[in-house]
Parts: sequence; C-alpha cells; structure tokens
Amino acid sequence: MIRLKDVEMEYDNGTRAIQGISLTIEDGEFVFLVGPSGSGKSTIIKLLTSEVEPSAGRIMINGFSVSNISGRQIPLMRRTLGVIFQDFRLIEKKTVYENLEFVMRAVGASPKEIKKRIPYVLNLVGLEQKSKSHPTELSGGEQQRVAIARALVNNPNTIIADEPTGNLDPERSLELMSLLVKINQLGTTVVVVTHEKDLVDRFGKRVVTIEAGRVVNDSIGGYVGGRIHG
Ligand SMILES: Nc1ncnc2c1ncn2[C@@H]1O[C@H](COP(=O)(O)OP(=O)(O)OP(=O)(O)O)[C@@H](O)[C@H]1O
Repeated sequence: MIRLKDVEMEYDNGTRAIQGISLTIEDGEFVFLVGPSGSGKSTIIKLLTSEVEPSAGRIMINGFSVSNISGRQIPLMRRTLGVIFQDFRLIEKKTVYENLEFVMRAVGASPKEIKKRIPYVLNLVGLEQKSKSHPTELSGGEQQRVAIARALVNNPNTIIADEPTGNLDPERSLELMSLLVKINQLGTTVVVVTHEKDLVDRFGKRVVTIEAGRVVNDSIGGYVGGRIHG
C-alpha cells in the first residue's frame, strides 16, 4: 500500500511543487496520475522513489515509512517498487537478457532464479525472440517493453511509470497501456503518469488529477465537470 499524508515538497529554489497531498493507493489498484504540465506529477513519482524528500507530511510505501527510513532500509523499500522511466535507461552495451540479468544480480538473485524468471517476464511483454538483441537494435515500443520487463523482473509489489508512452505512436501506446493493465491483473499495483487523455478515458480506471501541487479530483474515469485534465 502507498499512503501520502499531508505531503508538501519544496525544491531548493523555493518552488512549492507539492502543496498538501493526501492519497492512498491500495495493493492491487491501477491508478492514472494526470494533470497539466508543471502540476507536480513527476515530483510525486520522485517522492515515491525517494529521489526527493518531502518538506512536510508522511509517506508510507509497502510497509516502509519513507520519512524516517534508515539508509539500510532504502534498498529494501526500493525493491518493492519497479520504476519505468520515460527515457528507458537501458544499458546499450548489454543485450536484453543481460539488462535483466544485471538488475537481478544486483539484488542477489541466484543463477537458477535468473534462468527461470527472465524467460517468464520476456514472454509476458512479448519479447522472448529478442533476448539476444541490443537495445539499439529494437524499436521504441520494444525498448519500452524491455524497460517494463526490467521493472518487473525482481517481482515488485508496485510498478510506477512516468509517461511510459511518451515516445510512442497511438497504437503502440494502447498496446503498452494494455500490457500494464495485464500486469495489474496478475496482481501488481500500477501507478501511471500520463498525458494521454484518450487512453485514460478508454480504460475506465481510477484517475487522480493533480493541479498546482494538489489533488483536485480522484475518481473512476477521472471526469471533472465533464472534461478530463492531462
Ligand atoms: N529540480 C527542480 N528544481 C526546482 N523546481 C523544480 C524541479 N523539478 C520540478 N520543478 C518545479 O516543480 C513543479 C512541479 O514539477 P513536476 O516536474 O513535478 O511537474 P509535472 O506535473 O511532472 O510536469 P510535466 O507534465 O511537464 O512533466 C514545477 O513548477 C516545476 O517547474
């Protein structure tokens, strides 16, 4: 479960990016985070991944209290989260398989676990034929699916995706969002930041709308007076 309670966040230059957000995301939920540019969506993601710290309030992530977490606990907390970045952040010198192997090794997975898990996640994202390819040999959509496989490979409780369809055409965006829905149906909590109004409308999931660092709407389908932000 993810819980933000009265969270505020101010950047060093004085920008008050988050101005009092309380939000609970239960295990197994699928949530879209939408809102205008600069409203604070990426800052929320950064708060969840501990890239930035709140100036006030409390954040709980999968049983960890982020506000007073010890240095030793941070890797354990991060392991409950699979993060998908907009710019993929794949290692170009490694093959698809090696990219996944790398993150499994980083958490101490055994060779046996690695051998079993990687084909499973590659199959889930439809890339079992591409395990020996390098990221530069793949299309944008395929690279994005490798990024999803990498986020999933250590079996996190929660997947967080910041604009995962940013560089994809509408058809690929739909495929990718459908894949995230499938992953959610297999039991993983999914939080997706997106600008894609049409896609959000299509899926009928919970939509949290952020404006000027606050939650202005939180509902299924996400309509605010008949229109949706984002
Ligand atoms: N590193 C930073 N230093 C100072 N201010 C920042 C920093 N990053 C973001 N901001 C500011 O914080 C506010 C929220 O930014 P954030 O990136 O969270 O918005 P966003 O909703 O993700 O926007 P977009 O949809 O354009 O990605 C904005 O006013 C932005 O200018």
